[in-house]
Amino acid sequence: MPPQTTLWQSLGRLYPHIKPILPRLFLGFLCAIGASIVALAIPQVLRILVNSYLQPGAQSSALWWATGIVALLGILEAAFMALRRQFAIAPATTVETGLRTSFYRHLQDLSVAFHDRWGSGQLLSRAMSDLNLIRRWMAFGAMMLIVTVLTVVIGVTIMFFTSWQLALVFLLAAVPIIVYGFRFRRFYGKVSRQSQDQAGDLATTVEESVHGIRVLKAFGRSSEALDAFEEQAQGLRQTEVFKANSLAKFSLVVTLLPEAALAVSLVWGILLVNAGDLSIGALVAFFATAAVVAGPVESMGPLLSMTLTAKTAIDRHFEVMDAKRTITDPPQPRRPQAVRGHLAFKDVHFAYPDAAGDRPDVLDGVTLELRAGETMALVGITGSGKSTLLQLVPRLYDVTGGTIRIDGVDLREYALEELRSIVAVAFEDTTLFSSSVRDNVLLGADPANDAEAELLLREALDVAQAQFVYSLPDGADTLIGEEGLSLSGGQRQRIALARAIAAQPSVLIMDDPLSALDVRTEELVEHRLREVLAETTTLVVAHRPSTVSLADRVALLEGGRISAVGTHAELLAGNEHYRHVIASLPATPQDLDSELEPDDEDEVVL
Ligand SMILES: Nc1ncnc2c1ncn2[C@@H]1O[C@H](COP(=O)(O)OP(=O)(O)OP(=O)(O)O)[C@@H](O)[C@H]1O
Repeated sequence: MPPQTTLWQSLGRLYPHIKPILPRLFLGFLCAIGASIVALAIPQVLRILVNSYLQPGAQSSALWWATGIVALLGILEAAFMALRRQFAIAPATTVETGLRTSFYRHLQDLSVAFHDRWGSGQLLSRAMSDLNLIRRWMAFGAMMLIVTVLTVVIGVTIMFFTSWQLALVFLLAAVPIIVYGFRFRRFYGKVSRQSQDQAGDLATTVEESVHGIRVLKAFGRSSEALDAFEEQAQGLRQTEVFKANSLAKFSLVVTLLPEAALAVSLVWGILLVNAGDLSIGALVAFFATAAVVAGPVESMGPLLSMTLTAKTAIDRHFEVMDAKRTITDPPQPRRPQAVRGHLAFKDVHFAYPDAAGDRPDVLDGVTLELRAGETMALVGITGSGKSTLLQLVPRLYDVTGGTIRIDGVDLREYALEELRSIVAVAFEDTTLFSSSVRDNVLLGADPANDAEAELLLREALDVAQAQFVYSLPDGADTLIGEEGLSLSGGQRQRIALARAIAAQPSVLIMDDPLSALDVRTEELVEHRLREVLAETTTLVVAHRPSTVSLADRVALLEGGRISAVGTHAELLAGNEHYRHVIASLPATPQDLDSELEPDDEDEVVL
């Protein structure tokens, strides 16, 4: 349940961001108020015109003067309005871009545990549509709401001075509007929150189904997905219709009551003129002013709703911005001179933040030591916590107990950037970015110049047996689609592996990164890896015997602990559970490539 805030508290949170552009917004506001004052001045010119020109013996030149002044005032009003846009729009977009950038930066800084909890669509809608709403409110809504209120106040004051009796009728009509306005504000805020949250959920659904389009199609579940989407979309539609109806009702009251007041004051005004208590010019000016005030009064409903929607957008934005970074740099990071890569887990405990309190820790006292340069395979039944253990090394999650050290230094004592340059990771589930192969491979590398970058790229692709890259239309510069969808599973894995190698880590963590390769390619990769990364400590989750046999030693994860460590042969001979795990591993690889990738790698389809 998000924290409840008042309108002023929410708007106040935006103040530090608006502060730098306040002078320009103020100039915009002055222009807007100038336009309103000019609009309100036109009826006064009309009053003078009616009272002086429409009198017997009046000079015709007065007509031309008055017409000229009205035309000039009209031009001035238009100029003020154009200037208002000029002053407000550019700075508001600057604030929007600033907010969006800091939002994105914060998302990068937040831990994986945060991202586990939040739907991507909710974050997407906050980053895009909510900030868009805030910008429109800053550049237009906020300013126009103040100008509207001021225009109404000034207009009604002028109407008071023109005829206090007629103005009183208007004020009486305002009382129910104000009462209704307060009720509307509370109610509309809730509906607006509901619709923005529903829009976020809908975005998550679209994102997930686009992402999982192959699964949906393969299982013939597209129409079910469509039905579920339609239901969600209908839910949003109903909320939007409900929202629009309540705004329409509010606008009806806000428009109707002043119109009724106008009708009453028209009759009364004529009676006053007949009685000689009011001049005809004053009556004309009164109604012309009322016509000018009518516009702002009518726009109050939409402006108020815009403000309430912006409040919701601000709340939603700061809900994410207020999420604390749980994995942070230490106050005084350790800067090791040379990293050897000795990796030690000592009594490591870990439980996911959303795990039930009575559930035992996923990792319940893991103790394991990897000598510098050693390759260790991690084996365990499915769900035993192998991936979880791996994710603790680059601090994607922090241990909940115990320590992990590299070269005797607790991971939490390294600066995060330093740690992640020491440790590189290749996951089974490979994410590639919409960019060139080169950029994807060199993502974690830090080459001194172009020549070194080229060398790193070549070597990494070579070790990962990803020479197919050179047969792509633009070689390493070929743009690969979102998540590399246009490549086969095995090709994506090899690029992801090349990325981990190009980072030249001291500690390489691999979560079954070769699962989609055939045995021959896996052997080639392992062989080359041993050559190139002889100095690198490697911890690899193994899901098949071929990977296990290539490791120096194997660690068995059982019941949240390392129950045995030894060579493959030792464990096979002396450990019952190990034999059981190995027997349950597939003897033959998944070999995605043999199905998806042509033998002749020149035939890659992009
Ligand atoms: N993000 C998460 N939030 C909560 N629980 C999780 C999360 N990821 C994994 N788990 C749970 O932690 C346990 C260990 O999962 P993990 O993925 O580490 O196992 P694994 O040994 O790598 O499995 P596999 O061999 O199938 O890949 C499982 O019970 C799983 O349900």
